[in-house]
Amino acid sequence: MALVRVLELYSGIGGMHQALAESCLPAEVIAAVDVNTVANEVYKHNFPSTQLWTKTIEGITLAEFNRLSFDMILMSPPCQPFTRIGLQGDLSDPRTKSFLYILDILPRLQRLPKYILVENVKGFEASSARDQLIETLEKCGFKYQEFLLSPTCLGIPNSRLRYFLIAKLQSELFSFQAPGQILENFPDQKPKVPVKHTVIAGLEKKRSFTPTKEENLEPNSGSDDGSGQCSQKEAFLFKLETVKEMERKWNQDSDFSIQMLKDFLEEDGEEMSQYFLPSKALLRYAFLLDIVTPTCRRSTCFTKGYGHYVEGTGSVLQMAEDVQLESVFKSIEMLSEEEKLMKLSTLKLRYFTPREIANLHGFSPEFGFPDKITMKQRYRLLGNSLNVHVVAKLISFLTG
Ligand SMILES: C[S@@+](CC[C@H](N)C(=O)[O-])C[C@H]1O[C@@H](n2cnc3c(N)ncnc32)[C@H](O)[C@@H]1O
Repeated sequence: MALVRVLELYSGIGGMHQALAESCLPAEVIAAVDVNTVANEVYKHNFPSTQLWTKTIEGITLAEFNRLSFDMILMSPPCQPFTRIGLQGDLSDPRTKSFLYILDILPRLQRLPKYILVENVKGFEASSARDQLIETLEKCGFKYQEFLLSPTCLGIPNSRLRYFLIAKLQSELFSFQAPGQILENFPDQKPKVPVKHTVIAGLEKKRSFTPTKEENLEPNSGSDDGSGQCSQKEAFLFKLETVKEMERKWNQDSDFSIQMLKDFLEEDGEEMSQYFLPSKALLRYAFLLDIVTPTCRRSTCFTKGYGHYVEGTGSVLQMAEDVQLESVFKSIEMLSEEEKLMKLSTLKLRYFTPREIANLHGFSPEFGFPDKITMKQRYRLLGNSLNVHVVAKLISFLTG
């Protein structure tokens, strides 16, 4: 069987390339394209034999696309125009221009690719850019399926809810196709049965409890109503957390279908000291941190500001597992700065290392960064990347 010729657009550090390798599809990335020279250094380091174009996608001519003669497009267009936190510029955002250019080129190609996979943030599904994508795919004769998936559905303790579309040039539907629906599970998975066994000592026990939507695990999601405010009924316990939030976290940590974080962590050693939260950050942001321990089965989405901005960019690890959060945070506001710091330091809070985030994202152990790539750049690139296992599984569904 001839190798599937893959064009990787917006290639970043090569999450799609990794996923393709993991899917075991006989395939070859014939070209990868990204404007970001730092991301490209990392891509080259890991995939030295792949042709990598450092240029804008809208700078590639129709003739150049035709010459590549590809069978598959894998792409993660910029997500800022569609994030709920951003301004949601959608079609009017200049960062959408290259994606619209691809949609314009697609019907004009000499030979249409057989397969397309698109990844973007949650929010893309409600955008005009998505409507244009669907219109173009239908016009060209593709059958498609949309998804909203997070690595948690593969048992990975990390929330990263993302939009995916897979499209195939064929006359029949996919065997699992659900027209008009966005699937929130893989086609071979049953929806999870709601966990009912809530309870944290001393908290209200009788409420019937349905797990909060994954969406609420995303950074900056705030309270369940999305307003960032807590209702009167939802008084803070300690550390600005409500009963509902504590219950949700407790339920997630009791979900044995999800692995523990410790399976993804590096060994503790001296070099870990560089990842400990500085005093200033501890004092200023302690109440807003999402704190997890190695035995937790959850972490929030790691974004590009992780390790640099503290609030809402991803969970931090509490290495002193025997220290109770409640004992540290209860009445802490009454203490002097010095005393506060002493109490907070007992938690031994550190950032996840870039390697650990790469592990949670499913990058292989061989994946690495060139030495000259700074810590800030590593976090930034990983925050822009994707979960390899989720994409690998989608590629298998697409081509299976
Ligand atoms: C969401 S990230 C994709 C990350 C990638 N999938 C990975 O695994 O790292 C979007 C990427 O698109 C690149 N990009 C944005 N606009 C571009 C354009 N007009 N042409 C080429 N690359 C572009 C950015 O540099 C960034 O690396």
